[in-house]
Amino acid sequence: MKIVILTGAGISAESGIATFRDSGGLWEGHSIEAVATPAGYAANPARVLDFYNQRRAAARAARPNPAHLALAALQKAPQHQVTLVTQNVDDLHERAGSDPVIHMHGALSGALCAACGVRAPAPQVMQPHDPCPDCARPAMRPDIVWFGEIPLHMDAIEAALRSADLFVAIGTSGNVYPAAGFAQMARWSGARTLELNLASSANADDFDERREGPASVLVPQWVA
Ligand SMILES: CC(C)NC(=O)[C@H](Cc1c[nH]c2ccccc12)NC(=O)[C@H](CCCC/N=C(/NCCC(=O)O)S[C@H]1O[C@H](COP(=O)(O)OP(=O)(O)OC[C@H]2O[C@@H](n3cnc4c(N)ncnc43)[C@H](O)[C@@H]2O)[C@@H](O)[C@H]1O)NC(=O)OCc1ccccc1
Repeated sequence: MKIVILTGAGISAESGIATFRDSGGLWEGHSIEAVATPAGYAANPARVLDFYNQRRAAARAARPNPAHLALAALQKAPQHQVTLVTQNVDDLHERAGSDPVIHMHGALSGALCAACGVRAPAPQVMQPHDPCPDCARPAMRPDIVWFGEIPLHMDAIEAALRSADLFVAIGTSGNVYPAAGFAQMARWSGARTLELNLASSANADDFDERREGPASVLVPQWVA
C-alpha cells in the first residue's frame, strides 16, 4: 500500500519537546512574528538564534518515543511504500531509524547562508554573523522555514499525495498551511484519510477516520 504520513509537534510531545499551541506551548513563550519570520530575524537575529539554540538543546536531550519507533518499523515493511513527511524540526524520526524523512519546515541540524544559499550542518550554538563556509559572508541562519517562506520538498510531497492509497496525520493541529491542506489533497486523489491525535484538529472533517489518544499508544496500535 502507498502510505503518506504527516507528523506534527504532537508526536514529539511525549519525548518532552513542547508543542506550539498546547498550554505552555512554544508560542506562549514567544510571538510567532518575533522568532519565526524573516522580519523577526532581521529585527533581532540574536533573539531568534537564541530561540533555536534552546530548541536544538531540547531536541538533543530528548529521546524517540514508541510512536517514532513504530513508524520506523512500518517504513521497513516490504509490503508498504511509506512517505514520511514531518513539520517538526527535531531529529527524533531519524534517531528512531526512519529514513528518509522529509522535513518540509527544515531542521535544527541545518544552517543556511542567506547570502549565497549554501547549506551546512548547524553548530550546537549559532551566533549572529557566523561566517558562511563557502562565501565567507556573515549570513548563516537556521535552515528553518519561517512563516511567509516556501516550504521545502513540495514537489515530492505533492507527487506522493497524488498517488497515495492512505494518508495519515499524527499529532498535528491542522492550523498551518500548506501542511493542513494535505489531507484534502490526498482525498481528492482517492486516498483514505486517518487522523491519530490527542484532540480533534482544525481540519478534522477532512478525515474518513479519527482516533483520539496519545501518539505513543495510538501509533504502535495502528501499525501492529
Ligand atoms: C498560522 C497560519 C494561519 N499561517 C500559515 O499557515 C502561513 C500563511 C498561510 C499560507 N497559506 C495559508 C492559507 C490560509 C491561512 C494562512 C496561510 N503559512 C506559511 O507561512 C507557510 C510556512 C509555514 C511554516 C512555518 N514554520 C513552521 N515551523 C518551523 C519553525 C519552527 O518550528 O520554529 S510552522 C510550525 O507550526 C506548526 C505547528 O503545528 P503542529 O505541529 O500541528 O503543532 P501544534 O502545537 O499546533 O499542535 C499539536 C497537536 O498535537 C496534538 N497532541 C499534543 N500532544 C499529543 C500526543 N501526546 N499525542 C498525539 N497528539 C498530541 C494536539 O492535540 C495538537 O492537535 C507546524 O507546522 C510547525 O512546523 N508558507 C507558505 O504558505 O508559503 C507560501 C506557499 C505555500 C505553498 C506552496 C508554495 C508557497
